[in-house]
Amino acid sequence: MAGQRVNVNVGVLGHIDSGKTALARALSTTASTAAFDKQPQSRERGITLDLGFSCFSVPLPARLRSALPAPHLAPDAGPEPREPQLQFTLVDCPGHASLIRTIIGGAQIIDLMMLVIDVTKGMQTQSAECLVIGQIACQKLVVVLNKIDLLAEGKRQAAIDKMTKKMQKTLESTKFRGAPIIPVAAKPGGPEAPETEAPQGISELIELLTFQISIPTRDPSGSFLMSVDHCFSIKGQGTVMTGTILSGSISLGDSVEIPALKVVKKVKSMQMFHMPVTTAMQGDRLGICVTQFDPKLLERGLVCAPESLHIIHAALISVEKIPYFRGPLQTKAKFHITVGHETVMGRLMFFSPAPDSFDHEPVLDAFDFSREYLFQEQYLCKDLAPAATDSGQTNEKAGQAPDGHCPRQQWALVEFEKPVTCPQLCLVIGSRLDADIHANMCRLAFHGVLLHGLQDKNYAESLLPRLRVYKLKHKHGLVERVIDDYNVIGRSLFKKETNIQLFVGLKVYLSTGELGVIDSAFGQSGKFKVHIPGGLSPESKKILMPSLKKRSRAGQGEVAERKEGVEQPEPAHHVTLSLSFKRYVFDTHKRMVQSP
Ligand SMILES: Nc1nc2c(ncn2[C@@H]2O[C@H](COP(=O)(O)OP(=O)(O)OP(=O)(O)O)[C@@H](O)[C@H]2O)c(=O)[nH]1
Ligand SMILES: [Mg+2]
Repeated sequence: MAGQRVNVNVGVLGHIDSGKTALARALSTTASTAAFDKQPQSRERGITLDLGFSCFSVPLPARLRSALPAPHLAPDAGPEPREPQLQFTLVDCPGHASLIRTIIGGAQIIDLMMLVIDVTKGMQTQSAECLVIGQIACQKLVVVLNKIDLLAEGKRQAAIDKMTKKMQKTLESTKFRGAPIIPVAAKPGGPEAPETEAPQGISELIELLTFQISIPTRDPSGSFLMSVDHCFSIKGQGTVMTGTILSGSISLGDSVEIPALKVVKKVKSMQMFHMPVTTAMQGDRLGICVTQFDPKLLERGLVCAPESLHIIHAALISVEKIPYFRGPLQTKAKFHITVGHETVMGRLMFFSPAPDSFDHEPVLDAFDFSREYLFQEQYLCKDLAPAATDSGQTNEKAGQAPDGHCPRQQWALVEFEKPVTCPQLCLVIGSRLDADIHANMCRLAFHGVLLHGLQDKNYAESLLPRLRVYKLKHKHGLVERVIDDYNVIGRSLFKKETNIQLFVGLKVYLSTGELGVIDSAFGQSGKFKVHIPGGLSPESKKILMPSLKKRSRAGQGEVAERKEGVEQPEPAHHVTLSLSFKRYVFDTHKRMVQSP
């Protein structure tokens, strides 16, 4: 196995200025082309503006060697054959709140997340957001308490212990409960300190990372897809695109497509950290060289196997609310939607399973068009923000699940303001990036999986009618009088101007139990005739007849009755009519459908 190595990607995430870049620098031996704030703007502002990549290697631990199937090992074309290596590619993410799109992109290509915390500050707003992103996109976490040199020497250990306990408590309610927490000083003395000042705790951190990492399942099958983060030209060679392979594999001579530009190019040469390679696969960090391609056309984006990605205008996604997000997720609301590696505005429509399938097992790899779904004004959840529950009666409208029972899966239709290019089943994150970044609140609202992309621009006509999302409508009226044993006149169910003709043939239930069918309009004031195929029961007639007599005896009609409330018939004497039907949201004919 001499001369082979395996790559893992480790993200460096955290609040601005926590020392992520300093940590990546301290950890790295080999800097890749885009590490350490190389951009001139980045240097000027002293903040990281883009993902930075760098790497370091350690001998591959024995426990990983045995677990490693042969295809995971990329040949090492270095001059001297060495022990098999474990290569850590560090993905240094920006910390500034405005760059969260980039952070989300970075989080999706990593196998482990290092959350860098400034030990003198503790959890800050973006540390919390990174923790949320980590829970959605990453499997493993290591918390790094940085800048321990700033703690007074005599109290250093006590302060580290205190912050460690605090962080343990924070992690308690996350999927990273019990994750390791380690103190370091990536750049002791801060920016002015001489380069000779040695970082502290770095070898312990490398040891911890090596112990913590497990080799993620890499799958060379599937379509080739790579997230490109930098593109530049090399004189006499061509254009190099560097990035991380998200799925599939690639070999020299293969064709790749840049879907955003609809260009196909042949792979002329490939490199992994300055070493030429002939093949690479999922998880690898790679530079691909192609010819006759202007690097200015692509700064960041996806490269894929020809014709494997599609442009979509809308999508059906599975949705899960992020509990830290305050406020409801409302139908018709707009969110920033990160789909795969792109972020665009999108408008949402939420829907749940039909009530009888609330307990169905969630399905996260397909959307079932054969099922019926219930429209929701907003995402249903148990933990409702108080503002939304002022009125108990409008619970369902306000997003509270009926009797607190939540479906196990909910969905949304997202309509993008601009088409996006993405693979099937990619991660979707919805956020409110326009929220005040100083407001100390979580801007990430929900996450999910893209289950079905709508490629047709005219999806509203071509595809949506297949989406059987319905609203359940209920209307209530009263029996006004009996015509005969099989027919009654109803009122107060429709407005005067309603076209009752549309409702003819629909079933209504009398509160006395009989089934009726709307037969025709009656007069001009929204009254209607109801036919009762089974006839009125004797009890119903008893209820209906005296109350009607009483009414006609009043002589002066309803006006008189209303004035003298006491004389109104007992509510028990009212026989109500109830009409329920489904209306499918995307049915162009607006049909009203009743269950048989
Ligand atoms: N005293 C001290 N200062 C540090 C340490 N690590 C980083 N710094 C300083 O903290 C500041 C921020 O460091 P960076 O590494 O740029 O922080 P960052 O998290 O990458 O910042 P962004 O990428 O802009 O979010 C710089 O002035 C560093 O010199 C440390 O261990 N001790
Ligand atoms: Mg930085």
